[in-house]
Amino acid sequence: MVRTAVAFSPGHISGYFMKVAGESPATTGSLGAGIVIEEGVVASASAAETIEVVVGRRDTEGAVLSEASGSPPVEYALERLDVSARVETRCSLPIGAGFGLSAAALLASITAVDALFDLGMDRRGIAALAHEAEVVHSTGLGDVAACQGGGIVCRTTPGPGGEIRRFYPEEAIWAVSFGPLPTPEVIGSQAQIERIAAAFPEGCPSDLPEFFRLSRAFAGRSGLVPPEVGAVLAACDAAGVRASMTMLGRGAFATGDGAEEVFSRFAPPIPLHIAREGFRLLEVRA
Ligand SMILES: Nc1ncnc2c1ncn2[C@@H]1O[C@H](COP(=O)(O)OP(=O)(O)O)[C@@H](O)[C@H]1O
Ligand SMILES: CC(C)(COP(=O)(O)O)[C@@H](O)C(=O)O
Repeated sequence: MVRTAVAFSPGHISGYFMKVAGESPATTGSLGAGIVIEEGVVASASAAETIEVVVGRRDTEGAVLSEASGSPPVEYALERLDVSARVETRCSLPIGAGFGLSAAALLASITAVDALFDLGMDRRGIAALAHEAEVVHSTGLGDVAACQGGGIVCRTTPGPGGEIRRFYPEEAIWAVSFGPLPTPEVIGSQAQIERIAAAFPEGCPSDLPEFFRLSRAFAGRSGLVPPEVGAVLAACDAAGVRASMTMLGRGAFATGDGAEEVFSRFAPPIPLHIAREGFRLLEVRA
């Protein structure tokens, strides 16, 4: 049997964010608030002749939905570590749809490779490299910082070493997705970044209703809501359901009575759970 290290990282839905451009990837990132979700990425790493990344999506019963080869940010991280490994990532949520799966794939992959080759990295080092890969590939700004722990997260300074407040509600979260919204196109556009900054709310939410209120106000002002998501949010508003847009994906998330029913009028509702913990090693099989 091939020695294999397996690691997990939760995903992250941003409710609102604002880009902070620094001089290097380490000082570049975002401020904002979001939900760390238990539905993330499992990465399995084993030694190989060359770097190879296989990206799999399975449904909650384990049936294969898609399998593709290659992940530029994960390959970047493996090259930076100068390791030759085959990494298989597995998730159930749609990729590129605002569930922070690029960050989750990076954190899980680097954690697995660190254990596989006994690189002796600490959590800070793993997060720093994952964040660097996100910024270099424009796949995320604040998701790595968030996925170091669980809960509802408010990030008040940028980067994985930034200040983060967390609280841990028990409520169920629902999501609907209509597909991806390319993160690089949004965070690479100066006009979009300025409009997003103008929509950014001050302060941190102290409870779940306030998090939804701030996220919904941000979504409305951000200019980012596509028509199909706008229709879902309007139906939620009419039904008194707390909801907002998954940043950055063509989808919405919601909580409370009526959330599942309103979402089901548009697309199959996806049940999500607020994570209690951040990324971690699961096992090393000899
Ligand atoms: N599960 C995964 N495994 C490996 N790479 C991934 C995974 N999810 C996303 N990525 C990488 O990140 C890119 C998408 O980034 P982004 O649009 O930020 O996605 P997300 O919104 O899911 O974080 C993909 O093209 C792929 O290179
Ligand atoms: C919103 C986003 C810039 C991208 O998130 P995703 O599309 O999930 O990678 C996130 O990283 C953030 O800084 O809050």
